[in-house]
Amino acid sequence: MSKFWKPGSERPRATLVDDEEGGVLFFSTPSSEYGRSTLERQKQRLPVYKYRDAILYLVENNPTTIIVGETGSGKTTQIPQYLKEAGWAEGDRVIACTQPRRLSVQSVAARVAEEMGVKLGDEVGYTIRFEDQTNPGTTKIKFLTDGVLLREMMDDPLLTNYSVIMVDEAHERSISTDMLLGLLKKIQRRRPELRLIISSATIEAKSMSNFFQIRKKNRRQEVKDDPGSLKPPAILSVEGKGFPVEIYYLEEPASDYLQSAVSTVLSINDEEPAGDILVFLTGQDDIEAAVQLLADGARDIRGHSSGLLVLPLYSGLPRADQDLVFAPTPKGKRKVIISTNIAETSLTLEGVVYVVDCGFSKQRFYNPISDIESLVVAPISKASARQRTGRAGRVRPGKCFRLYTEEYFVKELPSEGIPEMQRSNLVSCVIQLKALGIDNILGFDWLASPPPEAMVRALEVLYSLGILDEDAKLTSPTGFQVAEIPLEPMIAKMILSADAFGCSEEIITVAAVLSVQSIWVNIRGTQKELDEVKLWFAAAEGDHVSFLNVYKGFLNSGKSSQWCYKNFINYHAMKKVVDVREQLSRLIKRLGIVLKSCERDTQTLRKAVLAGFFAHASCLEEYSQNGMYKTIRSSQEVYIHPSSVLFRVNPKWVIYHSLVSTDKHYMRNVIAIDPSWLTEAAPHFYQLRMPNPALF
Ligand SMILES: Nc1ncnc2c1ncn2[C@@H]1O[C@H](COP(=O)(O)OP(=O)(O)OP(=O)(O)O)[C@@H](O)[C@H]1O
Repeated sequence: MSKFWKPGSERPRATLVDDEEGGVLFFSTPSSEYGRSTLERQKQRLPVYKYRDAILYLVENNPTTIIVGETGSGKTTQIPQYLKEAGWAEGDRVIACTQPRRLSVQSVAARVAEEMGVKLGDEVGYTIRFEDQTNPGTTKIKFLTDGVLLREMMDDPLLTNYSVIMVDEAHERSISTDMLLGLLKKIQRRRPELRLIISSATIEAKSMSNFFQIRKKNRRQEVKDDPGSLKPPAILSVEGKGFPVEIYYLEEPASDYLQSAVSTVLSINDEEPAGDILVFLTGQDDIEAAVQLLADGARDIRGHSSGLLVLPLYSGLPRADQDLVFAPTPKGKRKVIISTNIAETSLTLEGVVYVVDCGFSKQRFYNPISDIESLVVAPISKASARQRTGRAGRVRPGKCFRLYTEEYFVKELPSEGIPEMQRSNLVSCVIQLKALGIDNILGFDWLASPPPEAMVRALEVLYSLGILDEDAKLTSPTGFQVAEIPLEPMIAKMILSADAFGCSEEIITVAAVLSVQSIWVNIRGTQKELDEVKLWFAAAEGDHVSFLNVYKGFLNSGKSSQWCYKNFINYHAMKKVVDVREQLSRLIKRLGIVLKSCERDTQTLRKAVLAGFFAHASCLEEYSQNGMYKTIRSSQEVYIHPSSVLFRVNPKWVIYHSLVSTDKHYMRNVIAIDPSWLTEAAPHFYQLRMPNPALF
């Protein structure tokens, strides 16, 4: 085993939050007694239980309450129940609790339904994009992603359904959380009876509190405590923790975190008592590699398996495979869950005793100058490390093995991550705010302002798509219609344009496929077979047309899982495609678009794709030996991704859906086009950049 050591004092502790203006409530709790097993008893021994009355009192008397409490102290699962018991869901009122991630929405809702002894989807429900498990007549506690709550604002700008909105895991600072906080602050001014709870284990309560006290009058003037300004939030620090978690650090830095994670898992298996292991790595590639290495390494010299049940967990994994991590561990086995940071917050994986934290995650970084969004493996923050540790110690004591030194943790890791708002493409964010009537986006009440360059870039894209007019207002009807479609604005524009091209039947299939992560099953060691299978479906025009072939094959097979298995196609992803397509077809009918087929006229189809994605055009470099393209917009070097059916085909002109950066910038989901279509579709955009495409 790599050499670990356990510092004498280090254990994550909730900090006492002090705030002169907001009024501190500080309670200390004696250590709890554990051992009784009914759900009711489990609930009562959670640290938050002792604060039940205090929480209800604060919520009753303050528009906003900030609650900071250790991971596992019961914030997410208990507070909504307390509120319901206290009458906040009486009549037709609903209590909302937002999460940044879909997986936690689903799992926390299931847990709360179980604790309340009700069927999920009735009194307790959840909504994530394209999946609604609520009943408008009976749902009283609703878990939802912060993105879904933002969408709900489009139909009900004051969120009048909700009596209390709990924004959980606010420290994650997703774009949607940041937008939500600014908007909720605005709503509170119009709906003083609305109650907000902001909660997290690792939030900087002081700056959050300041945000809720300051009323932004205009861009230059901030007003504190002016008449009618907001009452300062109450801050509650929930003291006490679940079960102890011992933290171990490496004595020496690891040169390869993947190898180090694998050997740590094997050593835990050899040396530590029973208990499942949760390993944090950075992404699907790492995770699949670790799964393979563990499968190879977890055999003894006679080739017998060591009893490890190794399960991957990442957002692109089919739902059924994700569910496996929640299933009870079979007798005599030890589950090893290898996950991205989707398991970092709010999740309770019952059998987990050991956490292995590699200290990195994949983070998005957007460069508004080159317009390239890269997924970069970067060090996590201290807050993330604490969240990861907090996945142990929830139902029994645990251990956390950090694959870095204590000195590195203390000196190198930043206390908090950079808010997503400050490192992302803002196109979707701008359109959503515009749709909610926020015209002056730079002057919006941001928790942390987004970079002006990214904002300008987003405005430019939306203007070129005809979604914003010269006054940066949503155009009618296009802008408003695009805002209604819960997909990237470019996909939404593609769908709307398909109406004029008479190919909406095909385009919504393409849009549905693009909205799932991958329809292919990419298992290590089967790349050759997958490539061969792809050839059967491949269309010379590119990936989007190939998707239609796969979709047709799936329907012709009677939506057979066997057919998918044979063809390396992800059955669950295809079921999702069918479901999303159905929802899109209902949505566009509502927008007045009649479903029409172009009978696979691939030129028409590609022109409709281009109507949304004309800004993503690239041209193959004339003398390039290695398939190098340059983007038209910013002359960036890019290459066709190996997963594309056009990989190595290298047509002269292409349109791509998105760029991913690893060793190079790769274009994913690519179609071949004729350059004259660019000036035809977007003369305003291409006149200056490309005076005469016929010359190319
Ligand atoms: N699915 C589950 N199975 C078993 N116990 C659970 C489950 N979900 C929650 N619990 C128990 O309830 C406790 C509180 O969980 P909860 O998610 O409410 O805590 P939290 O304070 O919101 O933590 P975090 O900040 O990590 O999200 C857990 O520590 C665990 O003991």
